[in-house]
Amino acid sequence: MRELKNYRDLDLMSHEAAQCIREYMIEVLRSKESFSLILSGGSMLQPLYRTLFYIDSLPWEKIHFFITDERCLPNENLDSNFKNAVKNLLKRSNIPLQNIHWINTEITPLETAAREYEKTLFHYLESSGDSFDLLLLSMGPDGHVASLFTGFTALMEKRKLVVLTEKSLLDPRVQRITMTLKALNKSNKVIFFVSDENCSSLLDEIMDRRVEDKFSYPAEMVHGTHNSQTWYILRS
Ligand SMILES: O=C1O[C@H](COP(=O)(O)O)[C@@H](O)[C@H](O)[C@H]1O
Repeated sequence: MRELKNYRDLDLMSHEAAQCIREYMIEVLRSKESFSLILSGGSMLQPLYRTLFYIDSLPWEKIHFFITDERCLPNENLDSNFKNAVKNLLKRSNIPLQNIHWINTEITPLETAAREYEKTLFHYLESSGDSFDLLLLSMGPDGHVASLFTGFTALMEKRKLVVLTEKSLLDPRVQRITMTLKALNKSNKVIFFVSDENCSSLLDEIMDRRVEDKFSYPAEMVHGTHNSQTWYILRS
């Protein structure tokens, strides 16, 4: 199932998505002690992170944050997905440091960095009924999500939760460490936050696809545990 929400204004789209996330968190936290939120990188989600940052009524100390993927650059690099998430959201003072789970790309070899993050995910999943609560995704102009690109072996991975990829064909053209489809699809709710600016025909193609059709893009392969996606789309 795919739910579509179209907007002409990024502020409004960020505000409404943030409110929807807040309500969902409060509902989930009625029946459990912690909430897991997986953050993607890229430019599109940053306004949503900035909007969430200002919601004081969120139960910040109960939220566990994870990163979908990381570019293998020094941790302080401006293109680091984690660094941007810190700048716009995770710098809030009432988030306990032990609730922030990130990918340390300064660990060598990089395969070990990927394995360390996979262990972190395993550990959390063991105590959370084998699922994450919410996954926030953006989509690249080629239909990639996290660092899962069409044609790359990472997209085909069936067993591991985290893998090291070959160098990306999009900037920054470095290796990435990414959650796999297996890991992303353990999410109970999947929200896409995208703009049609660089990918309007791709978006139309995806939106026109019927459920029984064959999927072509990584973005279409993330359906979560309930086989549904909610798309917030900024229309130009
Ligand atoms: O490279 C990446 O790209 C996607 C999409 O980013 P956007 O800039 O087009 O919004 C992002 O979600 C992913 O985490 C990142 O590593």
